[in-house]
Amino acid sequence: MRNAYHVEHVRAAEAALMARLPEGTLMQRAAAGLAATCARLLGGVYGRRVVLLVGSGDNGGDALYAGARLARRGARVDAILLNPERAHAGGLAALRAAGGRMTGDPAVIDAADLVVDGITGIGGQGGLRPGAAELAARAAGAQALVVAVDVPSGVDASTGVVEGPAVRADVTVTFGTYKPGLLVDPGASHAGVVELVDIGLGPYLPAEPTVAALQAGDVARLLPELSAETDKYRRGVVGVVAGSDRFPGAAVLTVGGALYGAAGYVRLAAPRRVIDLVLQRWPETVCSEARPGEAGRVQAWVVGPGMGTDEVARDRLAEVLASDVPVLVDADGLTLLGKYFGGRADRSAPTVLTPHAGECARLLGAERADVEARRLEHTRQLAERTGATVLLKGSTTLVADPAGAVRVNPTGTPWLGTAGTGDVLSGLIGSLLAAGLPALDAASVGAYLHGLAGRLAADDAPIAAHDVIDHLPAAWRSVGNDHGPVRDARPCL
Ligand SMILES: NC(=O)C1=CN([C@@H]2O[C@H](COP(=O)(O)OP(=O)(O)OC[C@H]3O[C@@H](n4cnc5c(N)ncnc54)[C@H](O)[C@@H]3O)[C@@H](O)[C@H]2O)[C@@H](O)CC1
Ligand SMILES: [K+]
Repeated sequence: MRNAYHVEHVRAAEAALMARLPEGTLMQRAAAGLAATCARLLGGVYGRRVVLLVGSGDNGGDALYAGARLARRGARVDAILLNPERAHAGGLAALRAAGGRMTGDPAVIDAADLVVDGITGIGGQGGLRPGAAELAARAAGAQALVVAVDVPSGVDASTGVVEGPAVRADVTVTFGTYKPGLLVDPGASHAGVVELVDIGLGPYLPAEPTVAALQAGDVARLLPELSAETDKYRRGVVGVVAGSDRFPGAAVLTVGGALYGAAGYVRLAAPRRVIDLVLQRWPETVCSEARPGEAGRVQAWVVGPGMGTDEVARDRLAEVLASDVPVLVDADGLTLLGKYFGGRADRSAPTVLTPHAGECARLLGAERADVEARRLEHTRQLAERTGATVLLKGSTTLVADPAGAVRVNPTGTPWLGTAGTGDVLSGLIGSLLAAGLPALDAASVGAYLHGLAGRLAADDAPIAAHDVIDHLPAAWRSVGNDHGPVRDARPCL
């Protein structure tokens, strides 16, 4: 698990650790890690040109001490101080002693091999002020690699919100722990590759992170355990209510995602024309024209993709919501939820909602652009308001549960932004719910596998939704299964 903490937790942990260490120890640890990354990126230090952008807080202090280390190894280091009277005194002295120079001339940026962004870190507030913004823009236009210290300046470390100009880094060297703003967009896309330098904060951070990102090993541990005795019934049945005469294809994609999830079989409740189309592609589907409540027992429902928003669809959603099993609501189901059910899911069993930014905005009565700018806040808000686990699709997919846990998905590719991929995701997550995964795990594991399948399918070229389905088995395989291989009870003779 990659854990990220809100700034208030980082500050509290730093204070507790600092109280036990000689003054300046943490900054030296940070600067050593930062300098080591810069040296590695430069492929050698002697004779390289390094420019430090130095704000007046400790973030600038880190940059100055790291610059001093590089200067001692023969780099030519120029520091541009945003506020010369308030720059970190110890860092300045160290840089001077190592032969570094202070300059007021931003033209040094144009000739630099590497720019170190030490303008603001976890103390930054809002978008960069004009002087800092000009330097960031100049760095972005230069050839130099840009390395952000702790957080790209202008990115809110706790939320990933970017209000106004901000640094775009190639690499961010962060200290002690990841910050949510490095994992959640739009901040994440300003951070580049994130490297964590351990400064010893671990024991002082709370057990529950503000935001967590699953890694392959976590997914492997969370996937359902199969044994030789496992049969289709024990693996669970996922019910799908999707498709309509107008949008039959949505059912094909949702069923496809569900078949490659973990459920033992997929039961589709849909109109005849939808069933015929689904059976052509997926003959293994168990289909019924009956209403969902009469279609047979399932362990989880997926409801919504392409089902329409008329009264027949509303009644189907009502039946599914009245069941006592986990339900995933997507697409048209979300529109119906807002229109007829007050946007709430008052159920005893878990509910998962999978909106994109526009659907999330509609359910919250907010603006779409605002949801995209403040993804973390709005995902949390929708989970609180609906009592459901909410997966907000888009760049850096987020999953929040009503109790406050949040996960951010580290896989995915912009190529997944194509029609029908959301239907595949719904089916996949529904299938994981049917196999018994708790809602937060089902949604975040589903997002991880879906994003990975998308990457494997795309390989830097456009894809269609069915390509994602085709690559789901490869995504599962690449994650592995922590419970060991599933062996046949009888030896092959
Ligand atoms: N506290 C600690 O134990 C450690 C802190 N470290 C560093 O210290 C940083 C935090 O230092 P600070 O608390 O001094 O805060 P920062 O240095 O992150 O930022 C505060 C400074 O930025 C200016 N500023 C704020 N918003 C701005 C904006 N929008 N545009 C331009 N300037 C703006 C403020 O006027 C202030 O001078 C961390 O991010 C990390 O880099 C590291 O040295 C590791 C140890
Ligand atoms: K910074």
